[in-house]
Amino acid sequence: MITVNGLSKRFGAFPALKGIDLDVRDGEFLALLGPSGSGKTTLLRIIAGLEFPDAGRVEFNGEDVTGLKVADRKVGFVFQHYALFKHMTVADNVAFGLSVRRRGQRPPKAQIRARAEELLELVQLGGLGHRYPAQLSGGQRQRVALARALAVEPQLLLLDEPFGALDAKVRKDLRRWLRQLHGRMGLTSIFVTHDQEEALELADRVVVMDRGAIEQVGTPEAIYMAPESAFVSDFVGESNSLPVTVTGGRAHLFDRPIDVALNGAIDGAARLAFRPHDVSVCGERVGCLPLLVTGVYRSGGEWRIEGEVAGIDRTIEIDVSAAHPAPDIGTRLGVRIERARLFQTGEQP
Ligand SMILES: Nc1ncnc2c1ncn2[C@@H]1O[C@H](COP(=O)(O)OP(=O)(O)OP(=O)(O)O)[C@@H](O)[C@H]1O
Repeated sequence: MITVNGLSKRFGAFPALKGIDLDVRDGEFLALLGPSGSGKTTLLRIIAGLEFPDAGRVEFNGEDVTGLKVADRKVGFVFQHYALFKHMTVADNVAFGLSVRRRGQRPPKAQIRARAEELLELVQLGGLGHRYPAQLSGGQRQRVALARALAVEPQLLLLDEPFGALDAKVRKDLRRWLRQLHGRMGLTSIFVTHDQEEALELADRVVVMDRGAIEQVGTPEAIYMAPESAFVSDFVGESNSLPVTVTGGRAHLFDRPIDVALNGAIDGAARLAFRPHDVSVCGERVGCLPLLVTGVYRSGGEWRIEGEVAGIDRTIEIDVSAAHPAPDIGTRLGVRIERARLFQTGEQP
């Protein structure tokens, strides 16, 4: 539905976007995920028509919209800070987009009122149309903002950290509800977040961005289970990282060979990345990584163990079942890395 090609944008000398290519499918819920300053909002604003690129193009259904202004793109927006009009009732806020349409395109007043009431029902705020924004909770206000965005029947819904200002519980409820609404209404939605949990839970596909470029696009499973770069591996989910050397087609952690798929890495320095739960405890046998326990924490049904890898000055975190007694601080454990990924760092050995 949306095609973005070779999009670049500078602010002064600063390259905020560097040649972005992206396809968004019809009906898709897409997350733009990345650290602060990675260019997520800039990309969203260019897709919306609130900002214009220096190079590249944006197409909606095959039509070039790169030069079109926001009003001509049929997009709905929801931003982090509820930009509701304080002096207007909730119903008037929802009706706003329709009531400011040019004469000729503007529905009759009664129809606008009915549509606002219908949308308030949809976001589960039926009967609250007469209130003012100040008389609502944060979560309710954000739902009003959504109803307002949907009032103009957008072909595309754009959300910029829509739940950023809400507390964790409300945030979770609201995003599940949004996911259902998205499906029910057959919307295509793009949302910006720096919260990986939110992106992984909500999106059909996640676009991971770093410094103005796309690092990886994929399903949440692919992003989490098969990160394609050290950046994605570090940014999404918890990850340990150990310096290794690849020689003769095998990875070595200080002289010991370790069994791990090479991922295309050639001889030289590399980083071994693995999740805390991708290890097993294996005693003192050969092939096990010696770990000195420096901290033990309960995390759900597991022990999160923090330890120093003997021989190198590195701390890692591993999860072991709380069915076993917790190891004491100062004891030594053997650890086998069951699943890991290797990323070439480009340095020579
Ligand atoms: N209007 C502007 N003028 C100058 N620099 C800007 C402007 N808008 C954005 N930038 C810069 O471009 C970079 C990308 O900003 P952008 O808002 O797209 O990042 P982001 O990934 O959405 O970050 P955040 O999560 O903090 O919102 C940042 O370094 C920002 O300072």
